Amino acid sequence: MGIFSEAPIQMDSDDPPLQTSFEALLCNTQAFFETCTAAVQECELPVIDLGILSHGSPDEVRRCKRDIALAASEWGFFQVVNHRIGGDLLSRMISEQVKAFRQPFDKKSKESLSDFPIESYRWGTPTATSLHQFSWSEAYHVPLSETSRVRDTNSMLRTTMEEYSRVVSEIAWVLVEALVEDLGGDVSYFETNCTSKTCYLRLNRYPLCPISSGGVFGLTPHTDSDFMTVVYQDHVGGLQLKKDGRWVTVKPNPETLVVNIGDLFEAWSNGLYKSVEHCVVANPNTERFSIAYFFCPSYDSVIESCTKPPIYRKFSFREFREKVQEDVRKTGTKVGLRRFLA
Ligand SMILES: O=C(O)CCC(=O)C(=O)O
Ligand SMILES: [Fe+2]
Repeated sequence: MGIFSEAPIQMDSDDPPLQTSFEALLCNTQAFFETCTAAVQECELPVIDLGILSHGSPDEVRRCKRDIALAASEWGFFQVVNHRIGGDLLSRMISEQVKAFRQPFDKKSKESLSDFPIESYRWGTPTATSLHQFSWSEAYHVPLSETSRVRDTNSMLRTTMEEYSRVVSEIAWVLVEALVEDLGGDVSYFETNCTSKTCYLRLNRYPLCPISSGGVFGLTPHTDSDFMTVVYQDHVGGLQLKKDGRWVTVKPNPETLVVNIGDLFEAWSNGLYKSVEHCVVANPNTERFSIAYFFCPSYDSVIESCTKPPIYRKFSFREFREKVQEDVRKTGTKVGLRRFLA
């Protein structure tokens, strides 16, 4: 039997040529299907009720903040409920996102989406040298400093992205403050270095993947190069994270947002909050959408551990990104924080 589904699946002309790239990498890749199909358990992430932070008693608020810090150190991942992003805003954002992807591939890859930088549109993994490094997905990775430059012709996309980012950033701030406070740190460092213009919004689309054996990544295992990521995922599922050395799958719940700690918070907290490896597994039956908000500092910001002795030496965000990009270019793989051990 071939590796592609026997019933020919009509790949959309809007889809990037993922299958062609996949086939080109197939001959370089040994033992791909043997290593990627292990059964994975489903997990329920810790749940944080954000409503408590605004309406709870002082005791409840204290306990909720402690729970956030515990989840960040034990899991590196948690989900939030009562997050105040209205269903209406979410459905408008998703509908604009779907429209942005429902365009001919040629247009998406050759013309910028309104006025976003042309390199905002990404698909597959251009640096992959084997299938283990290949992501079956497409994305718009937009610096939020750029949203206000979007042309009027697509103003619904611009205004919706701005509105969505504003609300998600408020959520991110509440969580960052709780995490900083629990460590006895100084939130003014974040206020100085992280602004609405230093963050990113990534619209992800995972087209259905007709590889009959499964085991293909929608997004390969990685940690995020930011302080914190807030993800909205639809009902399809496929997000997995590493817990105690094993991959577990996150049960999708469109009512919640999934939050994860990034590399910079791990360094800043001196290893207390964990930047955990995660990935998305491609789906053979249906496409999947998600939206990731990356809470980042400006490039010149210096990240330094808030306690001593530090596990990681201090570094600028620019230096961190350049090292990550250099490693990915040379080897196809991010090394990340291990490059910055003290
Ligand atoms: O699509 C998802 O659920 C996760 C996305 C993600 O990990 C990322 O964009 O860094
Ligand atoms: Fe991620």
